[in-house]
Parts: sequence; structure tokens; C-alpha cells
Amino acid sequence: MTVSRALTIAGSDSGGGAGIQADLKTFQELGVFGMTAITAVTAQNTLGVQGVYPLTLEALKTQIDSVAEDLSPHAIKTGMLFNADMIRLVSQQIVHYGWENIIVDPVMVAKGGQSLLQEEADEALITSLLPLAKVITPNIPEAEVLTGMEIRTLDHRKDAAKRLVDLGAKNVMVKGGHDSTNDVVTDLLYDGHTFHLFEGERKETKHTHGTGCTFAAAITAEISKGNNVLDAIQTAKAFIQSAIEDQLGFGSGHGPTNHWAYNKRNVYR
Ligand SMILES: Nc1ncnc2c1ncn2[C@@H]1O[C@H](COP(=O)(O)OP(=O)(O)OP(=O)(O)O)[C@@H](O)[C@H]1O
Ligand SMILES: Cc1ncc(CO)c(N)n1
Repeated sequence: MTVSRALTIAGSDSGGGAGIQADLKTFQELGVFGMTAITAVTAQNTLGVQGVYPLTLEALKTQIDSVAEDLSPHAIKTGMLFNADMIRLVSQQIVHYGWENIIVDPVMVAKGGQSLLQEEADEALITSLLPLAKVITPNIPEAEVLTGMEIRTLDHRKDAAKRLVDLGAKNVMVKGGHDSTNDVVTDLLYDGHTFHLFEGERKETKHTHGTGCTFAAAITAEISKGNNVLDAIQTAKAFIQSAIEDQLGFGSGHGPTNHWAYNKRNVYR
């Protein structure tokens, strides 16, 4: 049996709900062997980000090389990339190793509003990394920054998704978590030809720390197994819905989601 392997290139979240920690937990729950290249260590909890400590470019490059040269990941996810130099380095490494299953979560700010990406890095994200993405998963504010468009409606989201495909992404998933206008959360996928909607019941909760990381990690895990993008997103949507619904209630701010909820009924009886 071949065990699928996925690499996450992202920041560490000491609080355990987002970043590298969310990615590894999600990979594990979906039966995928997880590997990491850490861009920055953050001190975070449910109340906010208390510190951001980037690693050197050399440290990031060596981690990616170590994984690439011996462990051959089947899919690669990027999360918090911190600055333009890291984005360019990661893009060069992806091209160098000929990796194709690239899932880009264009992390810019944490739920509490603190910046996780330096402002001048937006351009590098658009020009270097976006064209390499098999799937890019912006939330609404990130899609606004990447396209320069104001997004108020689903039609605006469709226009933004088209713009991002024009910029080179193969599939664009504009998530709906930030649109709280109705009881259904709708995520919109554009594959360059067709729009697909993925709907879930909106849970009234402040415990949504790391939802974006977890969702993108689940897509990555499913793609690493050889699934197509639509099937991968279907599973990822079910995974994040369970993780949000089955509240842990930790901390006094934006608490983490429950990464083992999806498997709970089968495994943890
Ligand atoms: N309150 C909610 N109820 C149900 N589903 C939600 C809710 N909030 C977010 N989601 C789902 O979670 C996934 C992530 O979406 P979201 O827009 O929250 O990402 P994000 O803002 O990038 O997350 P973060 O930056 O905190 O990691 C999407 O599938 C979205 O539909
Ligand atoms: C390290 C890290 N990556 C991503 C996010 C976005 O949820 C976060 N809060 N922290």
C-alpha cells in the first residue's frame, strides 16, 4: 500500500488551531502522512497573535530540499509565507522540483486582524505563486486584495474568481465564511469553465480559528491521494463542517475547530 504524503509550507501556530498544526492534524485524520517546512514561528492563542518570529530564507530552503530530495510529497500546501522573499523562494522550489499538486491558501491576516503577510508581498503572491496553483483558496478579503475588486455579492465573487484564473490559477475557491448575510455558507469554485457551489449550514460561533487552514489542508490531503479537485473539495467541506459544528470551546477568544470531529463517529466511540 502506498501511503499518500503531503507537505505543508506554513507558519507554526502555538495555539494549535491554525497553521502547521492544523495542517498536520488534518492530514493525519484523512490518512495522509504530513511533512512540514516552517516559514515563521508565531506565538498565538485564541485572543490573538502575540509574536511573529520568521525563520531565515536558508532555513526555509533547507527544509524544503530535505523533504523534496528524500520523501517526494504527492501534494504541497502553502499557508503563511510571511514576506515576498519567502514567496519567491517557495515558487522557485516548486518549479525546481516540478511539483504540480500545489494548493495555495493565500494567508494574509489572522482572525483577530493581525497581519501574517507583509504588505509588499501581495505582488509576489500574484506574479510568482498564483500561476503555479492547482487550487487557490482565498477568503473574501483576500480575494479583494488579490484582484483589487470590491466583493459584496456572489456575482462579484464570480468576477473575482475569473480574474484569478486569468492571472494563472487553475482552480479558484472563493470561500464564503466572511459573508454572514444568510444561514447557508456558500463556497464558490471556478475551474476556468464552470462555477460550482458548495453549501453548508452556517454555525453561529466565534470558534472559527484556523477554518481556512483546515479546509485547504483537507483539500491537499485528498488531492495527494489522487482525487480530483471537485471530489477533494466535497470531502474538505464535510471535514470543515464537522470540525466547526463539534465545538471544543477552548479559550476566551476565537477558539480552534475540532479536527477529529469528522472521524469521531467512526473511530472515537
Ligand atoms: N460559521 C461557519 N459555519 C459553517 N461553515 C463555516 C463558518 N465559517 C467558515 N466556514 C467554512 O469554513 C471554510 C473556511 O472559510 P473562511 O472563509 O472562514 O476561511 P478563512 O477566513 O480563510 O479562515 P482563517 O483565516 O480563520 O483560517 C469554508 O468552507 C467556509 O464555508
Ligand atoms: C500560523 C498561522 N497561519 C495561518 C493563520 C490563519 O488562520 C494563522 N492564524 N496562523
